[in-house]
Parts: sequence; structure tokens; C-alpha cells
Amino acid sequence: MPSRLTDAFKSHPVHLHHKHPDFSSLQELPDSYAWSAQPEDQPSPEGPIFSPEMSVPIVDLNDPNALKLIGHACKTWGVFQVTNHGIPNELLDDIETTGRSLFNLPVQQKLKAARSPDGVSGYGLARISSFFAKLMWSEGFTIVGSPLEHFRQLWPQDYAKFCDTIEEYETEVKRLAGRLMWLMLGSLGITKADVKWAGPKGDFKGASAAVQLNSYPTCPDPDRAMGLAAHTDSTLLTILYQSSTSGLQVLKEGTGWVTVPPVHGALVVNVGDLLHILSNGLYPSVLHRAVVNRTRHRLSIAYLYGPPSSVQISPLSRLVGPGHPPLYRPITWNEYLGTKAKHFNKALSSVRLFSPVVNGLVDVNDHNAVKVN
Ligand SMILES: C=C1C[C@]23C[C@@]1(O)CC[C@H]2[C@@]12CCC[C@@](C)(C(=O)O1)[C@H]2[C@@H]3C(=O)O
Ligand SMILES: O=C(O)CCC(=O)C(=O)O
Ligand SMILES: [Fe+2]
Repeated sequence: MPSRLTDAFKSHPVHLHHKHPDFSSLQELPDSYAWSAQPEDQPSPEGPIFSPEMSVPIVDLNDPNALKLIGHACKTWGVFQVTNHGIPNELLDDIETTGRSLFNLPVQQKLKAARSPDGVSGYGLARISSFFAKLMWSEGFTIVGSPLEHFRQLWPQDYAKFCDTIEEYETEVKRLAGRLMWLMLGSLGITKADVKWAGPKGDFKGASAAVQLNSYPTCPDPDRAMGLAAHTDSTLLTILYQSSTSGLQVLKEGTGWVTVPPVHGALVVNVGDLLHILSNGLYPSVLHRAVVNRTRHRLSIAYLYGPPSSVQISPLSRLVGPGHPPLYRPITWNEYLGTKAKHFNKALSSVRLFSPVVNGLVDVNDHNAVKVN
């Protein structure tokens, strides 16, 4: 039987020994949450620099040039924002309300739907927490497929309306993800005939995905705290709704951390590790993180989109040839998630066929796991 996304961590359970925090009771930042500043976090002596080249591109999907603009954004940034994407603002408001209702529940209630160490779905700390000595100022809730089972535990009387919202969002965002896949692949000259696992209609019907609700409560000392530590996503692509509070930052080579400002109704799309592999390294899987703030409880909703979980992903043959050897070995999404659970930010280099140093190639995705303290 082919494996499912829900089986991804069966052989790589992630044990988090941290207590689940009640953020609202913390008036001061406990030492366990105090991250020391990294050199790249220091403000530049000239102050913040703003210019169009320094901003994550915004692409209007109705623009006749969208394909080209997306290709350029993927190559230079690995991330862009989209407008006119077809997901109604009312649905974005509804999913934000659902997320807020969930995270506003008492901790003991949320823990009724806790994610198990070898499971994917449920409430808990970010999976990558186990790689860091310090705790992140956030909590998350992961949903794969139907949220029914967990939502019944959270709201025994009231779960139906919340389930409907999530399911409606999953339908809409899945359609958008398929459309974005063809725009991102199309910008590399890839056609439907090149990607057999996208299905006969090219609709990525068997794709797997997770909805990740992230909550970043108000923080008494935001400059020393970290919402979600720097990471790349183990996906083909991720679609993020970051509501109206900023917090998402992406690392731009040569510039440093760049804030992605919330644009009303826009969604952030980033290249994930598996699209980096498919593109044979042409599109970087962008390193990103979330910072927190003193006065606003920030919510973000990520749609983590990947291939059917047992399809072998490898550099597309059209992008491989003399002078362009395949840079990565084939790997399934489930196997890759296991590799990420073990190696975190070194997961991509662990599936790389050629060492970037030995071959004189610079791998923009050769990030080291940044352990703080
Ligand atoms: C499919 C998945 C990707 C993810 C692990 C997960 O099973 C569901 C949660 C995802 C997430 C969201 C926050 C950041 C991240 C690194 C994490 O800890 O959980 C990603 C994982 C990932 O992309 O590797
Ligand atoms: O909250 C954010 O802005 C980032 C969330 C994120 O990176 C993720 O869920 O993978
Ligand atoms: Fe992410």
C-alpha cells in the first residue's frame, strides 16, 4: 500500500520534552525563550534600506506577464506574493477566525488534540523545536485532510462550522497550488508531458498537503524572542496567509533578513526543498523565519504542498544534460520529511549527489543548522 503523509514520522518520531506554555501568563521573557542575537540580525549602520529590488516581488495572477515574473521571482528570491489568486477575502477572514478561536482555547483544551511524537496532525510546538536549545514563542496546529477528529476534541458541540471552513479552504488552496505549480514549472520550460505524476489531466490530483495554523502570542520582549526559527519548507511550494500583522522574514543573499510586508488579500508563495530538487537547483528554497511583536497576537496559515507521498522526486530530465548533472538523488516526500526530522537544515545537502565544495559549485541551499546556544 502506498504510504500516506500521515505515516511520514512513523519511523522518525519527534519527541519534544518541553512543557506546553501558557503564554498569556508570562509577563517577562523567561531565559528558556531568550535567543541571543545573530550577527546578521544587527541593523545596518545606514539604517533600513528600501528599494524595489530589496522587496519580495508581488505578482498579479491576471497580469499577462505572470509566468515570466514568477520565473524571475523564483530564481532571484525563491518567494513572491500573489494577488488576484482567486481565494475570496471572506474565506481568508473565516480561516483566520477559526485559527484565533482555536488558539484562544485554554491550554488544557488544546492539549486534548495534541500531536503525538510519531504523528503529523494536531496541536504542538513546531517540529523543528527539538533542534534548538531555546524555545520558540509560538504554538502550532497541523491538519492533514479532515480536521474532524481533532476538532471534535476541541469543540465537542461546535466543531462543524470550523470543519467546514477548513475543508473549504483546503479545496480552494489546493486548486491554487496546482495552478502555481504549472506557472513555476512553466517558467522553467516544463510542460505537462514532463511530469507524469501530475496525472493525465495535470491536475496533481494525488498531491499531499498539510494546513499549518501558526500562532505567535504577544511577547513582552520581542527583540530577544524567536517566533519560528530560520528554516526552509520540505515542500514543493508553500502558500502562506499572514493576516495583517508582519512577522515573516526571508533571507536574501547579500542583503540579510528582509521583512515580507502583509499586503491586504495577498498570499505569500515560497519555493520548498522538493521544488528546489525538481528544478535541479535553479530555484532556491528560501530560508525564512517568523519574528514576534509586543502588542499584536499574530496568526499565519501555511498550506504545505507536496507530491503524492510515495512518488520519487528527482531533478526533471529536461533540466539535466551535459554540463548539468542531476544534483540530487531521487527521494519521496515521506522519506524527505524523515530526513528533515533527522538533519533539519542539512537535509537538502544530505540528498545531494555532488558536494558543492568539491565541484566548485556554490549551493545556495547548503544551509547549516543554526543552533542557538
Ligand atoms: C508536511 C509538513 C511540513 C512541516 C512538517 C509537516 O509534517 C507539517 C508541519 C510543517 C512545518 C510547519 C512549520 C515549519 C516546519 C519546518 C515545521 O516544523 O513544521 C514545517 C515542516 C517542514 O516543512 O519540514
Ligand atoms: O508565520 C510565518 O510567517 C511563517 C510560517 C512558516 O514558515 C511555516 O509555517 O512554515
Ligand atoms: Fe516555513
